Amino acid sequence: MEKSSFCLHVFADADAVLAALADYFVDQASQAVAARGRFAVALSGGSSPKKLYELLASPAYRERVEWDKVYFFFGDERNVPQTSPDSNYLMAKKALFEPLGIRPAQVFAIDTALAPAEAAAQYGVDVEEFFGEKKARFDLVLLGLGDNAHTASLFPHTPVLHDKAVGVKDVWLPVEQVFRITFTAPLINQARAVAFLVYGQGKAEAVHQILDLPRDIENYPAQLIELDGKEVDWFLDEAAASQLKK
Ligand SMILES: O=C1O[C@H](COP(=O)(O)O)[C@@H](O)[C@H](O)[C@H]1O
Repeated sequence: MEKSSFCLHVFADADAVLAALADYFVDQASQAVAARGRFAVALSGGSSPKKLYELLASPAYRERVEWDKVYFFFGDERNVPQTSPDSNYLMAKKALFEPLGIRPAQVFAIDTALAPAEAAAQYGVDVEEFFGEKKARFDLVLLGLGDNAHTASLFPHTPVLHDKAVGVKDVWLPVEQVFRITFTAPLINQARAVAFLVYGQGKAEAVHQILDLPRDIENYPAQLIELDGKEVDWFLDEAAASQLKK
């Protein structure tokens, strides 16, 4: 299969990027529900997506998605209790699930009460069981980009970058001295759609490294993300896009 490249969606500021990505989310959800009766999305964490989730839960968007047909997973998680302010699950719960009254059965959180390797293995089973006989293809994987060019929890110089298995892995980050849990790149790459949300000047160098420089996944792990026969969508503000080659 032919590997695709990327499609840039660049907007003046963060608010415009968020509105465009929220509209994209609505479109992806309605296409998936029309085709398969449900929408399976993997969320990202960190600071950037919180505003997106709040926007999706706002009056302008809440009627535009059949929320009872949406199933939420997490592309990565910090190895912290689900009550920790660092938990990606807690952030999404507060910004999205609670305001929209999402049923617990629609939310698949990573069980961080388990040891990291066990939590990753269990989440891999949760993903497999959700898709059953079918290939584990998320309708949409939302991703962010760290200023060190990581995405999900695919960090520079970590063994998971070379993992060829479709699944979920624990990752030890030696600099931070913490574990995380992450989708592998092959699991992300078999999604039907992948969208990066990146805004702010602080991300400009990483965006340039990923999209302009030759492949070097050890240093720029987000370069691992590519879809078969389809473009990866990048939603950027002008600041984040400012170092891209013209
Ligand atoms: O650690 C994480 O960071 C990245 C980027 O997050 P941001 O705060 O810089 O927007 C995110 O994609 C990932 O899910 C998260 O765990």
